[in-house]
Amino acid sequence: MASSGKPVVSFLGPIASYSHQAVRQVFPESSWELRPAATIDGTSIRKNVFDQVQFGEVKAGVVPIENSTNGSVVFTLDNLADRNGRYKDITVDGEIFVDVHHCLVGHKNLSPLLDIDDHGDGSGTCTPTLSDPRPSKPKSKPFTNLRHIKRLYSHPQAFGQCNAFISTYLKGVEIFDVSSTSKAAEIVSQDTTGTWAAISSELAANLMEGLDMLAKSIEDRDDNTTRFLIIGKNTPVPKDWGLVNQSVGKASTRTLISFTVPHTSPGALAEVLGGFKAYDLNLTSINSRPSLLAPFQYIFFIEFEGNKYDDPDGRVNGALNTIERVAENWRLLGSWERYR
Ligand SMILES: O=C(O)C(=O)C[C@]1(C(=O)O)C=C[C@@H](O)C=C1
Repeated sequence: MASSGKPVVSFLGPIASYSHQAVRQVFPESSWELRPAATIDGTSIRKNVFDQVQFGEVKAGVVPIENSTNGSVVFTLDNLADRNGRYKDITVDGEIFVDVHHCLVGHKNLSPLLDIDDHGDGSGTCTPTLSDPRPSKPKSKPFTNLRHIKRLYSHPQAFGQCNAFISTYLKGVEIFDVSSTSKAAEIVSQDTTGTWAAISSELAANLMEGLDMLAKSIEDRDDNTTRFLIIGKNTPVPKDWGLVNQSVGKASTRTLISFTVPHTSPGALAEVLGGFKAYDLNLTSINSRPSLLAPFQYIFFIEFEGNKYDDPDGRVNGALNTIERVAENWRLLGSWERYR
């Protein structure tokens, strides 16, 4: 509880990160305090959203889980995997979707020697790399010449969502991973060389003093979307008011579990999956992270349609009983309503 008396929800800061935008979509500031945290990973004790929720400093937290272009957010999966039992009380209580449109921000090139029409490499073609042998063409062009840019700051997820733009217009620029896109904008706003740029939201770009907009909509795909999880301790969360007010999407439900299977028992993983088929439950995602107990052993995550606590025909509990029988360890991370 904050001094304001309102419950606190924390998110990856500084303000104007996409996580902040996710929080604002669902948690009204009239009844919640929205508090930025430094990281979502385990490197910064008590400044991380998971720690703050587990140790009761905040009532809820919002963390990115996956992006439609670049896939899973491994920091969040690693915290949900909870290898050391640090986050034993944390549950997933809801989800939020945010349309992600990135900007390139920095300082305009003031050198008169450079041709204003020459955007970056001048050819408008992207360089094939090992990780992206057939890069797609970028959707947008920079507003100005980018030849002066020497450093590019952002969150690693954002780099992975802007491959075509980076490989076309920012070839050879040194990449710096930082804790969030808004942190990147903050760092670049303090640059005195004029040669640094950041990938961030438009909100962050407008909020930080002295930044020029160098390009907009630089993400590879128009439908670039990040899904966030609301974490708590079975915390009742506000509904996704934006969507509910527009009467979009009837509520459906999701459940997320994590589990390990005995490594030496052939067919154990198939048997867990078979439980979902037997009870006619639709799986919506499967992920894994190394268990770190032995090389190439994994903690699995399965998300599926259905709610453990609202299960009139017993299908969800039937499948969970199969897991109870077959898995070595398992954990119900949460069941929640979704509006989409
Ligand atoms: O850096 C931010 O602004 C965040 O909120 C983190 C994050 C992520 O980890 O996926 C969220 C949305 C975007 O996909 C890029 C970065």
